[in-house]
Amino acid sequence: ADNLSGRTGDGRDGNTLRSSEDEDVEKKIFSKKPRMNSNDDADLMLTEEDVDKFDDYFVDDDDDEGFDEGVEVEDDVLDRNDDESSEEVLDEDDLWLFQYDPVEVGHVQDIEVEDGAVLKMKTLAVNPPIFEIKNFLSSEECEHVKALAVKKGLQTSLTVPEKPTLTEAEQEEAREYFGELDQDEDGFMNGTELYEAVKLFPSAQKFNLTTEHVEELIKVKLDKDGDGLLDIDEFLEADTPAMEEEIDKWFVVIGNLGENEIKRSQPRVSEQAWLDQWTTEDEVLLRLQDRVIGLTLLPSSIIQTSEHLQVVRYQPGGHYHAHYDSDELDDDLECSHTFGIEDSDEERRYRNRDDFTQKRLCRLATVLYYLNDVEEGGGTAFPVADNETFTEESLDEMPYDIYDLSSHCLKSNVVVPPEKGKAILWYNHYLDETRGWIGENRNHSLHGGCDVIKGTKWIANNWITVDNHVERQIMFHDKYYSLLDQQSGEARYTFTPPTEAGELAEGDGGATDDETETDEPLRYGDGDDFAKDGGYGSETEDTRRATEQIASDIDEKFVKRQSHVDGEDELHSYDQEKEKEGKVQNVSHRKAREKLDDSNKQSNLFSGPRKSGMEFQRNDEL
Ligand SMILES: O=C(O)CCC(=O)C(=O)O
Ligand SMILES: [Fe+2]
Repeated sequence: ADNLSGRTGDGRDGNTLRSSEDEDVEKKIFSKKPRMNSNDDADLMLTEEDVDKFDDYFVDDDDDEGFDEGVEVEDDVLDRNDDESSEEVLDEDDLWLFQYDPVEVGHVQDIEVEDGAVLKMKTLAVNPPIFEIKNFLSSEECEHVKALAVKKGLQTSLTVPEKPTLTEAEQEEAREYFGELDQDEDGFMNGTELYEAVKLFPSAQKFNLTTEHVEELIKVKLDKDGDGLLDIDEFLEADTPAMEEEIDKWFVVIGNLGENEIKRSQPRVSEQAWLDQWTTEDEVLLRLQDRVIGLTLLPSSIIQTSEHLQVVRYQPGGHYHAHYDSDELDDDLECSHTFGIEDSDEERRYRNRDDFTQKRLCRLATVLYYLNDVEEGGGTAFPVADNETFTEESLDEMPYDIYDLSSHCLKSNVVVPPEKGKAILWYNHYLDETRGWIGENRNHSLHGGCDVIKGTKWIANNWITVDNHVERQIMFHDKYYSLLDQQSGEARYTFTPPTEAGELAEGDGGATDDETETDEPLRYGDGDDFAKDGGYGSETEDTRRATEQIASDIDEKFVKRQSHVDGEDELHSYDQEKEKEGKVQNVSHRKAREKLDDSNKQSNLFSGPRKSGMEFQRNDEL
């Protein structure tokens, strides 16, 4: 249960790997928790920029009293939600939540993602409900999002130390030392140059430390700006006794490991960029947001105030060990996205926004997009999806480390192969049965990215944030919209679906038929074409078929779901109390339902047959 109770959400769980070999060594690696907001999700909700923007807004610096009025939440809203035990279901005119009924694995339902654009959504798992939507993005949109990320600059996942505690004199000394080590005097230190300094460490003398180890050290521990080199500021931060001690220990751990083990030992090996979805005027990003509203049937205010889009790139060996995207419900911790929302201006001023022990990730759902086809590997694994007997306790008795997706990817019950333009949606929480608001965590939503074996893998994460305190979520929306009104509100894109194919192109400045593929505007079919083509991804019928063929080949290879043979599988032999039945609650909200056609209504409202027992076998044979 250690691992689950230690859940700290996306990337912040240091305890993701417990392989039987080298257990001690690995423990040492993972016992190191990042000591500040050093993880890749440091800016998960509010980037520095956002915080500045919001601080300008939250903190009424200029004593302009009217400025904060948008923050006020009507009394009756607060009253209604004061009583936690209230049986009252949320008023549908305020906010509602919705989760699709997965019905059963393989079930397909139509979803209208934009007016006239209907896509197929297939159930991949019931617990948690995982849905696959092919061609959710067009090929051009995928390229566009990748390009935006490259332009923004992708950063590696970092573990950096506390702020330096050097005195002036010590800093001076450190600068001189930096000058000495920087042999080519280019102002940066590479692995070879830093090696001269760290070769004196006790650990370095004990192990046969190479410059590659030092390069790795720079990359994973010291290089904050992600350029692969150490500049003077980064050096100053590292040049503290505490950091030296940490580096020394780190060398002891990696001294005996090969390159692959080093990579495996990292919970996450990837690069990330965050794309602002709040104030962006990028048409693709905004349209994607609208499409997510159409997909999830959640209120637009929730989608629009959710986290920025996180674009992730994995190279061979890149992965993300199994983790939860959302943290355990805990009334003593605030949600990071609504952190400090109720504070007075004065309190807010002094709140430590970087202290993650005060916050938790509150992510109702994840929408993940695959932005390219991966040559080999790189599936998204759900090790315990639909595993009937899985409980927190059974984790301790697992015959292998289910978190370690570098070693055990294919033992996962569900592995979704990457496929350009495909989206998957899953729920990290149940909905609360009485109120229909965000409820308990779904322990089966454990997941991660398997090792990329060949090629590069690009994905993007759309995390949908919901505070379990409704009134805080409402306040957050109010602030967000007031902020937009104050700043770029009028510039915000409003979605108007084109009535005819090609209208968008013309309106956009006259694309002609003979333009090259790269210059073509985003394709947008009208309703009929769209359905025929199967979504946004279809340049031609042929490529679509080819892509589908490849996808189904990969499907066959990776996604194997077989009946469990009694007694053969240790994983299922524990006598566990039954994991909560799928407590997906469909708040039958008028607005949500209006979006669905009649046949969909049927399947979405729990009328479909619910399988009482999905049976599974570990995919050992793969
Ligand atoms: O790479 C994947 O397939 C999964 C990524 C993921 O789980 C995450 O970024 O939180
Ligand atoms: Fe994740």
